[in-house]
Amino acid sequence: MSLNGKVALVTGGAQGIGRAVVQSLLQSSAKVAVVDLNKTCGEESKAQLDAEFGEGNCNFIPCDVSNGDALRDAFQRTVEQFGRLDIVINNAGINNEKNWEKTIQVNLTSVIKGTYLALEHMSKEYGKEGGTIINVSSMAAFLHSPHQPVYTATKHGVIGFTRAMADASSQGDYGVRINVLCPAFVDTPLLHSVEHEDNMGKFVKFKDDFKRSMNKFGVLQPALIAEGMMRLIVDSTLNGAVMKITCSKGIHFHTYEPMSA
Ligand SMILES: NC(=O)C1=CN([C@@H]2O[C@H](COP(=O)(O)OP(=O)(O)OC[C@H]3O[C@@H](n4cnc5c(N)ncnc54)[C@H](O)[C@@H]3O)[C@@H](O)[C@H]2O)C=CC1
Ligand SMILES: CCCCCC(=O)/C=C/C=C\C/C=C\C/C=C\CCCC(=O)O
Repeated sequence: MSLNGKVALVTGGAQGIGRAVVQSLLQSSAKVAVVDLNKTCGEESKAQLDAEFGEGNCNFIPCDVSNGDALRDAFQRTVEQFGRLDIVINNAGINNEKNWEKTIQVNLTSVIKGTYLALEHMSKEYGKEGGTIINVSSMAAFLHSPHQPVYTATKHGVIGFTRAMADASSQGDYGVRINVLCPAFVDTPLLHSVEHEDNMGKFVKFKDDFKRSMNKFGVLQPALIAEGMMRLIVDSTLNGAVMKITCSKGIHFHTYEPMSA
């Protein structure tokens, strides 16, 4: 699939799932802005991607997505550098039950802000050409993660917000498709946060249960999540879709009962 001429912005793109998605976007000839808090990782990642895909295709923008002004600047810089914006992946996320207010800020509030900023740059409402937004939730939104109540709540919130905005987009003719992706466990640095009291707070005592759950359900590779993401990006029929990715069923979609009075 070619995304030649398209420009993408990926939050949390310096490592893990975001890094794999950036790689797939570059392989498809898109230009990509990597927006991430981690400067070391972001700069290392950009150097590797420049070596593989050539300079000028990828830009690293250091930014804490929970800082609204910084996030707004990151969108502005992307458009200034690459001239347009077509694809926004709101992927940055943390697992912190101890500082749970921060978890809400990063996992939910920043996804909402990222979606609104994406619309300012892509929606026909603002005289733009349209585009696509993908917000990253988790299978924790369906199966609950008993040792991560606030993380689970944020991931529920991401699905509710995304589906409501997808309806707003189709009813308001924004020309922007808005979908959500829910992976099960993925082999990234985030999974190691389960070991630490600083992240898990009082739930750290359940870390062995958590690991048993990972052993039971299996752990996915980031490349499969990137494959799902690319399907959401290119399939022009999808809006308000909830893609799930698990070891047992691979890439599939959640189905909802039709609305009735
Ligand atoms: N790894 C897993 O098992 C699963 C992860 N997810 C979700 O996928 C998304 C990506 O997670 P992973 O790649 O696993 O995590 P990760 O920890 O490997 O990577 C997350 C990236 O986001 C960046 N980041 C964190 N806070 C930030 C902030 N305030 N501003 C800017 N960047 C920030 C980090 O620096 C890092 O580069 C998250 O939303 C996570 O909740 C969903 C389901 C399963
Ligand atoms: C350390 C925190 C990392 C949190 C990562 C995350 O979001 C993972 C959540 C995953 C799932 C929630 C819990 C259990 C279910 C896992 C997989 C179910 C798959 C069911 C199936 O059909 O195979």
